[in-house]
Amino acid sequence: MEQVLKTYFGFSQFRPYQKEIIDQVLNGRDSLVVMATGSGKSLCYQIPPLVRKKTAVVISPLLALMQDQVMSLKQRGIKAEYLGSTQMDKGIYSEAEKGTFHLLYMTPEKACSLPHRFWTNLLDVGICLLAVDEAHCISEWGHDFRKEYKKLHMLRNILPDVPFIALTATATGKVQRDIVHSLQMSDPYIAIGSFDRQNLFYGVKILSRSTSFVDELVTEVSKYSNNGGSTIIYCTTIKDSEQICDSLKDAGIKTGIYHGQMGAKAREQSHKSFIRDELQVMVATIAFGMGIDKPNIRCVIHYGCPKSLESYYQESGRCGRDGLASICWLYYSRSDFGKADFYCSEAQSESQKKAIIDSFRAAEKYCLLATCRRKFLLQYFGEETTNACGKCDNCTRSKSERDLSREALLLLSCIQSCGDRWGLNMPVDVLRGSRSKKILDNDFDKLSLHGLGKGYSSNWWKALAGLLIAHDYLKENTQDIYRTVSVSPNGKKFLSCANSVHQSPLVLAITSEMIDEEEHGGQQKKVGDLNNSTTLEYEDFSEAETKLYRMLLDFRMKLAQDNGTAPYAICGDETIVKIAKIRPSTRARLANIDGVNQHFVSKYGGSLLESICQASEELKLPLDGEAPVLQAASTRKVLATSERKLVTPAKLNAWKLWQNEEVLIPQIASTYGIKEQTVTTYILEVARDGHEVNWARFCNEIGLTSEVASQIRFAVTKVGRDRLKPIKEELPEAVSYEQIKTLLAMEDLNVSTEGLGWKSNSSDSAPVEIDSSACTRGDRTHEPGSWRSFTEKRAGSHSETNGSQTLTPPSCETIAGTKQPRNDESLLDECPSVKHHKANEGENCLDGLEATESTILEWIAEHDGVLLSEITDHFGGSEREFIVNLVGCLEGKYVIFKKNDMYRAL
Ligand SMILES: Nc1ncnc2c1ncn2[C@@H]1O[C@H](COP(=O)(O)OP(=O)(O)OP(=O)(O)O)[C@@H](O)[C@H]1O
Repeated sequence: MEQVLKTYFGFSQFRPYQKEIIDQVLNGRDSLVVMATGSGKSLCYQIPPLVRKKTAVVISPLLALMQDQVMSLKQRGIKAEYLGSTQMDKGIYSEAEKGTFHLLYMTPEKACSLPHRFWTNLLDVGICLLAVDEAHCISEWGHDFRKEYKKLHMLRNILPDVPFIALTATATGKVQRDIVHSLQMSDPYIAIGSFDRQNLFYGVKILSRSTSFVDELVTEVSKYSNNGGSTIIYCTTIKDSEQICDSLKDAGIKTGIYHGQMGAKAREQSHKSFIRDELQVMVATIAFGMGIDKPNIRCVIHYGCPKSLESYYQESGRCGRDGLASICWLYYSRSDFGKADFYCSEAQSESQKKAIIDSFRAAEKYCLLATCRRKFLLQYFGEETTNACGKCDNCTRSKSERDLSREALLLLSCIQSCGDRWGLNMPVDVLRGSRSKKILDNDFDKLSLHGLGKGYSSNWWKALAGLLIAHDYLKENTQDIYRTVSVSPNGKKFLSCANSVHQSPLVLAITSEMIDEEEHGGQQKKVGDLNNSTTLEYEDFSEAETKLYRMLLDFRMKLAQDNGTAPYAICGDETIVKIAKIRPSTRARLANIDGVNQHFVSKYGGSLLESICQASEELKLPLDGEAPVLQAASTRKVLATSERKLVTPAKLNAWKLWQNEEVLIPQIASTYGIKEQTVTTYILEVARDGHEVNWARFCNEIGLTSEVASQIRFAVTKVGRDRLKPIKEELPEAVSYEQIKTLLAMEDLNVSTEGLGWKSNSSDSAPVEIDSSACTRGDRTHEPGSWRSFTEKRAGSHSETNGSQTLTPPSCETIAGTKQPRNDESLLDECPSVKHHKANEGENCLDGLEATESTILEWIAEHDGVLLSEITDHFGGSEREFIVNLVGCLEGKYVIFKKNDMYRAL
């Protein structure tokens, strides 16, 4: 079995459950497999026919899906075909009944309409398995009921001794029983895996239908498409999908569209282009359906709340099927939640209507959640987890907990005063001081609470209500599609304990929606906020490796085009990542890489090795790098991601700006709209993850001197280092948490204090010594190649790094916060010590106009574009070269920009 796995699929190990299930199938036992999307269910029916050398018939709901699977299997050297209306080769039918194919795909309609003779012929030559994929379609309780699936039991009589295997990613207990019953399975082997897709990051955002939202989408989508990954954007209406598609196309993104009103041909073309990587994004309604089998979808975005949590799980599950880190965003607006009525129109019975409403409400809850999203999803599917995942927006966002007792008191009292019988809109409108007819008619404008909640938006109040429902202070009463809220017994207790001078605190973690409403008035946040804690595999690459990776993607694309197939069918992205890392020099080494199968080696090995060899030489990369690790791909990837879970792209970006581009912490903080302390923490976390940090510069910037360090060490000897608060309490007020965290991190990382210029570890109060060479500037030699322009841009930076431990203030002037004139000599004079610099503050002001970062910036901001010559003329009190450097520095920090030779402030 392992041999077959490696030969045809290139994998060295089975994933959890696969081997056991295959064993059962080979023993002739019926099986029911309920495992997460992308967990590797297909292999459970693809391996047995290769072992037995007989045919497995696979029932699959969609022709397009079958075509994709057949295409991939053929690329692995497996004999596979499908029967269906789009099959052009009429000879396939007779080949099929002769048992020519290992895998024969067909729809349930086709299976039930084939003549008896076909099956008996196949039985004679050898059929070893009947697989029913997407088996939840059998059940009316499933979210995609298809009545043709119900007729499949007919095949039982025709194929009495052939084992059946039913596979699905979403089946509640009820659905599972339905499947077993309907397929007349006797004593089936039941394998129920975890629903947890550990490589997926889940996040939810509030939708704003503004142009900045499109900009945000463009940025998000480009992150993946630049590295060969693609994105699906699911819209709830055709109109939305058309608008989004047009906007993305306008932004230059290769975008396709797929919805139910398109003709079959147009849909097929769109689907084909997407799986062949000719499109970077597919904007679709849910018609872009079940079982999209493209492994390298890196991001699935839902534009609007989905109709059920099951469909959300399925649709979002289409990303990251190859096990690489991928992202699922859901954008919702509160108006989405009023669509229950619309979805109910599909219901054929009262119980179905209830099922639809329940699962729509579950999707709504998912949107409004303030706690771990993965935990909620898993619990919904009956899987208990104890811990929060650390890989969803709620887990990674720094928790904003606060005492909401006053607000809760207002809302609960208002709901009670309104008679506990309205939906949320009424009490919220009362609190916000509305004078609508309904409010006046009910005399609610006379309530003392009327207008007391104007300070928050109505969405904020509704989000608070969601929290109070989740914490059992409010009760939601549902009747049909209508919902009212009332104060629960717990809420009543809370109210009765409160009086005008005292109320018990009610500390709750506020939701992202509340944060958004507070910070942006409900406006969509900027692109920078879209960061998440998923580290994409190729983010680990060096610059040269990234080039090689992209070259390999192009190479695969060309092979796919030449062979009329999709790039992923040639080999998966995860395999390309490994090839770029390992750079094999021989066929044997190539074959040893997980994911490389025999067919691939013999067909493309020669030309691939030649290209790797040539490119590696050009890029100065050694061949036969890292040895491949022979363990299950899924386990390895999950580990790789979770091990680095703290180092999110946001953290890395902050670190890069600070470490490589020498942007100051306050500027990074204002760029990302986060606190300076958060930036410091980010840099420390990245340092702990093994990245280089210029400690001397860092200590200088946060004011960690040898004196402060000694004080911290002394405090640690008294109270230990387990908790920061006791340490802080031992220290003078001026010593910050950041300084404490930094010293502890440095100690943990064994950073030597020698290169910091600290005189000693004793409690001397020596100021930070600055290597004067750190302040030289001007005649910087440019690096060759592509980053020349970058260094040119930064030529004005005052700092030169003489190794990672050299103290290099990014700008002496900024450190001291002074507006003194600068020339090379004065700067050199002033730099050796911050203290010295401060002592001289204000003394050196000359009469002429002197250039400093702030005076230049102020002056540029006053004008609608100035030439460099105008700047140098204006600031006659400073040397030209110095001014040029400062301007370059400001430009490098993105506070000014140059267009048509004119500088303008951003
Ligand atoms: N043992 C394995 N080692 C490495 N990769 C594997 C292994 N088994 C399957 N895969 C890969 O995992 C990915 C998902 O597999 P598969 O398509 O079978 O998932 P699935 O469970 O059928 O998902 P869905 O329910 O969405 O159809 C594929 O790219 C497949 O090649």
